[in-house]
Amino acid sequence: MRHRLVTLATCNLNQFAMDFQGNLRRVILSIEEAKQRGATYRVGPELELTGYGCEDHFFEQDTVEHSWECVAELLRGGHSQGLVVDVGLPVMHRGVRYNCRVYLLNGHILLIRPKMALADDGNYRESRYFTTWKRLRQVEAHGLPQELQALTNQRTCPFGDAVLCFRDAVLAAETCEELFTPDAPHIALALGGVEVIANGSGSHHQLRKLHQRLDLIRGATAKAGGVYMYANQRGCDGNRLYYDGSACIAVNGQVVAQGSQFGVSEVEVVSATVDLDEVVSYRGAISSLQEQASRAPSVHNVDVDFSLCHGSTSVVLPSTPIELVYHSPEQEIAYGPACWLWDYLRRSGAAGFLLPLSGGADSSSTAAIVGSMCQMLVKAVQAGDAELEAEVRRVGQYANAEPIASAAELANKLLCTVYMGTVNSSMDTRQRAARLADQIGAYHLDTNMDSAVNAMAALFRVITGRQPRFKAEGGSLAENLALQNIQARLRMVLAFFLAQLLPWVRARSGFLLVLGSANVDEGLRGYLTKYDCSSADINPIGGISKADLRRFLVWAVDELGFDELTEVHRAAPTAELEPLLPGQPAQTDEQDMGMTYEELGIYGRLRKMQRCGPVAMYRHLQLLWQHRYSPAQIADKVKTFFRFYSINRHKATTLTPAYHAESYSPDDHRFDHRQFLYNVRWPWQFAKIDELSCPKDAPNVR
Ligand SMILES: Nc1ncnc2c1ncn2[C@@H]1O[C@H](COP(=O)(O)OP(=O)(O)OC[C@H]2O[C@@H]([n+]3cccc(C(=O)O)c3)[C@H](O)[C@@H]2O)[C@@H](O)[C@H]1O
Ligand SMILES: Nc1ncnc2c1ncn2[C@@H]1O[C@H](COP(=O)(O)OP(=O)(O)OP(=O)(O)O)[C@@H](O)[C@H]1O
Ligand SMILES: NC(=O)CC[C@H](N)C(=O)O
Repeated sequence: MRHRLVTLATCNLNQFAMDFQGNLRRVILSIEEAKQRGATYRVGPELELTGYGCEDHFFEQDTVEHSWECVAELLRGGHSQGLVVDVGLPVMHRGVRYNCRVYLLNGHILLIRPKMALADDGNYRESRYFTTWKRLRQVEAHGLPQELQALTNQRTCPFGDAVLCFRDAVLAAETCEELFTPDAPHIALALGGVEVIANGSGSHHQLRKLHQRLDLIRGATAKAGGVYMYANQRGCDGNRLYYDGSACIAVNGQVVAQGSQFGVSEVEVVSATVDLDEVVSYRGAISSLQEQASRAPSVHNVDVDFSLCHGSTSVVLPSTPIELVYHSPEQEIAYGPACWLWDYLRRSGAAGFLLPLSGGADSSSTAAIVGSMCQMLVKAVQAGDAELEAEVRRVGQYANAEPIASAAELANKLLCTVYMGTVNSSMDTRQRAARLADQIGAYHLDTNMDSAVNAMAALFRVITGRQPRFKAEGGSLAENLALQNIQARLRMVLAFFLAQLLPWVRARSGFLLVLGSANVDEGLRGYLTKYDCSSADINPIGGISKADLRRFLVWAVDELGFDELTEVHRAAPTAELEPLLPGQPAQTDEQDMGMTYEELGIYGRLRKMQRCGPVAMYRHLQLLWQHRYSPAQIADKVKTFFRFYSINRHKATTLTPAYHAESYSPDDHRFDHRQFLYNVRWPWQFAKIDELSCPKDAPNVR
């Protein structure tokens, strides 16, 4: 007897929230490609017809209705002929909204399978819009919308926790978060004899996260055997998140096909031919599995009179295990934010980016990421992606016969950088900015803005009759800060002014998006001027730590070919807002902040990922730093961090929307929900730290 060989297809789709037309088009493209590859089953990402990130649009009945209209188009267009289409959309069943998989075949709706565990951690709010299906192994009849009834000749279809039992294979769903739960459905499904489990996901990128996802997939099928298919969105669907694709197919613990994590093409189909008898054989060799399977409750079958497997005359061969591809964090920084920027740019209607480039590590990293974006685009266009080429031509305003020749030329069209110096700026930073812009190909402006700063100071004198002075000139701390902040804030005003008018100056049309470049640590510590250049339209590095950015700079010298980043990396981070006095060291960030960037990373992780208040953080650090600092020093450090964090938490309410990349992001809008007015003395907590660091009966060593 021949083995049961089946060709299966999954995909990465670049969906866009509420773009039903575009989403449907991409779903259809993936179906067509799956068919071309000989697949009989195709799974797509979670909520692919609406886009995953519709958020409160899910409350609108229109959203559900439009999704059904798209399903009708799939049926009407014959897309489910000869191929099981597993598509994600919201469905209202008996007055309750569920996040569902809908299975189509030969013009019929086979089953609607609702999600049974919702994602609510971190960035996710699924239970705000959806309810879990709680009736294990039960189905009900779902009354189909009129239009679908007419199209399918069905009045109802099964709705609930069921599996599809084909003539020659058993297949079921496990949707995104369900894979991450301790009591994941794949165990019961495998014990119930399901051979193929397909996971349509909407899962976002975070640095160093892919291992977790792939470990879970491999672990699931290594333990219980089976085929696991993973589909995901890829791209920015209108929010801070970047969904990072990585569609894959695993068999009995080994991955046989893996799609890319980052990319600028809209549709990527990943397929494999697998031998289902290998699943039976694998399971048959694990006696404890057999024992548990024999007493597991039966799954609810929906019988389908269709063969998924190739016929006996077919000559296809099964796919073999592959080496998994993981990117380094430096590569993740180069590619993830770059793809996010591209999606944002082309979908925003803007003509490019304007970046205030100081020659420091943060704005230089941001410039390098835009350079990386241009390199990725040109590479994909040169590889023959015609659809992308049309999009690049549109956004870059290429003339008809003009070739898309190089990344640097594209950067010249899409990126304007501007150095906005004052008397406090050094020649070093000015030259670094100019050289880096040149290497990337950006259109660069080098300017001084003392006249604007002096005009504000003069206006202040007219209003108050007083003349503030820098500390170095004998001024108070308040004067010193105000004089720094006015330079920083005027940069923001000038940046937006230039962003609006530079296309006009260059005889191009449209406006530019202002890029911000404050990193995650500065956001956490509040080491930024509220409404200066940290206030921009979007920020590709706002979720990335200084330590990771510095590693990225080193990597990018060779990998992106921007030599000047060596000099950027070598220089100590400095704001250059205070006058340089002979014989005095220049202002440096770490001195100004009263803590190092490395320490900030540690505080950030303890506060958010380990859920530490001040006392718990002190306890952790006492262990971590026991050979480095005395208890009293550690107590001081913890108190300093919490004091500045709470003084500046209000700044998190105005942080520029940034690419989410780091699990300790302080983003107040979607990720890290906390008050923004604190008692910054933390009297109760700090007193406890004092007790721990300097117990009453111990000699006072402070
Ligand atoms: N609880 C609260 N709720 C809401 N708003 C509150 C507030 N407390 C103060 N504020 C507001 O915030 C203001 C204070 O914040 P802000 O104006 O940012 O000023 P501030 O935080 O005092 O100073 C800016 C800090 O950023 C540093 N920095 C370093 C490097 C570069 C740059 C740069 O920008 O290039 C800046 C600079 O050295 C300084 O430490 C107050 O004047 C008030 O308007
Ligand atoms: N001289 C300058 N010219 C243009 N933009 C500047 C200049 N100085 C600061 N900026 C902008 O203001 C932002 C905040 O300035 P800050 O001095 O805090 O730099 P930073 O956060 O350390 O970043 P960087 O490492 O890019 O200097 C910078 O990221 C940059 O976009
Ligand atoms: N949409 C989901 O269910 C996503 C949740 C899941 N924890 C993830 O990050 O992939």
